[in-house]
Amino acid sequence: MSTAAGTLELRRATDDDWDDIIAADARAFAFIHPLDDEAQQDLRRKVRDEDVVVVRDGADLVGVAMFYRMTMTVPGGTRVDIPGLSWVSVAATHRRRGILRMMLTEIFEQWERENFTFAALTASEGTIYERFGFGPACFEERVSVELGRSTFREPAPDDSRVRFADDEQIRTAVPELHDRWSATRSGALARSDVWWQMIFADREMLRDGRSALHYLLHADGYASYRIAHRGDDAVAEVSEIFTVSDVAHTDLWRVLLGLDLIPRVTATIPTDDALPVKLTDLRAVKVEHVADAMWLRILDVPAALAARVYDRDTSFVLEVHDNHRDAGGRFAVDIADGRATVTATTEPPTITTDISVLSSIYLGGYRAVEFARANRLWVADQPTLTAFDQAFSTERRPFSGTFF
Ligand SMILES: CC(=O)SCCNC(=O)CCNC(=O)[C@H](O)C(C)(C)COP(=O)(O)OP(=O)(O)OC[C@H]1O[C@@H](n2cnc3c(N)ncnc32)[C@H](O)[C@@H]1OP(=O)(O)O
Repeated sequence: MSTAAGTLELRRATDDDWDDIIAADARAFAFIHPLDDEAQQDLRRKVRDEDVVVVRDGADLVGVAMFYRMTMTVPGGTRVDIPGLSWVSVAATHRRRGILRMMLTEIFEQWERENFTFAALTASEGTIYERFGFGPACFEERVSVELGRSTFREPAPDDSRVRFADDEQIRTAVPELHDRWSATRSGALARSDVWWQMIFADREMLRDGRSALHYLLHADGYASYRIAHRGDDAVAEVSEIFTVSDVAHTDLWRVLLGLDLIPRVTATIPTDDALPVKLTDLRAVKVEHVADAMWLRILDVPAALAARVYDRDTSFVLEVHDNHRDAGGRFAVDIADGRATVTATTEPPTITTDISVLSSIYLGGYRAVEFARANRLWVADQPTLTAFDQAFSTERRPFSGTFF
């Protein structure tokens, strides 16, 4: 194939490409060491070669992009199959000549052939993916909790209701608890057996000098954490905490914040996590940063709008602009009993926006009013905006829970 970038070959990966893929991604993502053999095998088990696109310039591998096949929960609890774009890189020698765009065009065509309603990714930078119709949709907070200041408002129960788990208990209980959690939260990504095998393998490479994972089990949730030594201090780094009840959330955090000889606990939590309001000193929970954890791209507007439930009934004519693909159009949307009926229309729009903005609002991570204030969502009048905003709002903020 000849392009502005020269004579390039774009094709699906085969066995022979993988050594070069690993080397190219290690350079592009500034790793100190490329993935070791075990980590490479884990990656290859999670992705099919037919879902990996490579670009070669002669013998040199200069581009790679791939996607995982995942399942995401939308508001109301329906789970949808979703491709999760990952490991995208272009060699530093070949950047800004259209190779990313070439690879994404190929991958979008595949997604459209396979009738996916959405696609998702986690972004390395905030300015790359909006042009392809993705919008930031799930956020997370990186927090650090100082232990001396963190007293719970509620008295401790006689029994902590939490136990450390052995390998067998972990392998049986944790996937089931995660699955229960992921059914309850919009944006949540469910995990296949292959993902669990990789997590439970707890590879030395991913420990990065820290301890193995410790697991805490509760009837309605679990937490895993590592111990790291930072200067003179030991820190407990919570790898994940997923709960399906407020009691389990309090019980698990009470144990984590009661780890002796450890002055600080760090964790990544949803932006509406109740931990600070459960403590007597809200400043004990320091937010170190807020990150756009998952970006969403609606590929089929009518299917996406019909998949979720809404908090308020309303009707509007929605015009969606899609400058990258052909998913836009004008749609009459009628929400009754929390469900949307969507039909193509030529009526004048009452709401106009971009596909990336609709994708950002869809899971409830952003409110429509925020985009209206930024002139990125146009509405015919205030009552239309209020009703649209309330319809799309969700009680809990979305949380994907899995980095990919
Ligand atoms: C889902 C994930 O995997 S996220 C990880 C992305 N990968 C990385 O961050 C690794 C390091 N970076 C890279 O490998 C490359 O710089 C990439 C993949 C980000 C970009 O690849 P390139 O081949 O240079 O991009 P390409 O030339 O096709 O550019 C496509 C468009 O994106 C824009 N773009 C590309 N990179 C960036 C960037 N870092 N910031 C802002 N815009 C960018 C280009 O300007 C171009 O815009 P236009 O077509 O609207 O004019």
